[in-house]
Amino acid sequence: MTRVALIAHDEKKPDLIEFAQEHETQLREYELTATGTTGKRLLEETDLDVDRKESGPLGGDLMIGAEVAEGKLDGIVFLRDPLRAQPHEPDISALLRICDVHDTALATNLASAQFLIEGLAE
Ligand SMILES: O=C(CO)COP(=O)(O)O
Repeated sequence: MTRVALIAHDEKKPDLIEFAQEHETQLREYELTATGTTGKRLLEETDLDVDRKESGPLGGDLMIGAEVAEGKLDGIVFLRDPLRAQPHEPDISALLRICDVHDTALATNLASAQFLIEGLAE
């Protein structure tokens, strides 16, 4: 089954939730994982089933990166906050890097997230 990770920084969580609600039918076809707080909000605010990792600052990005390294993920939507520094910036960079190492589809804004979700369906 196609596996997708959904992640958003705090300022971008409303965008991700809205995106997930709009694409709920499509996303239900995928096995979903998410960082802790993003996952909690997805469970509360959509009807999607989501496997939750640790919160990003506590290692969640690295847990998702490990799944990329193991070839367990087909795509990642990661809505980063481009206007604020994050305390766990090294973890974020590690996740982006490992996606490039393994050529795993990664969308970091809504426009590309749309392509990713539609592309994985094909
Ligand atoms: O910080 C994050 C990604 O770097 C997201 O973590 P949360 O979903 O736990 O807020």
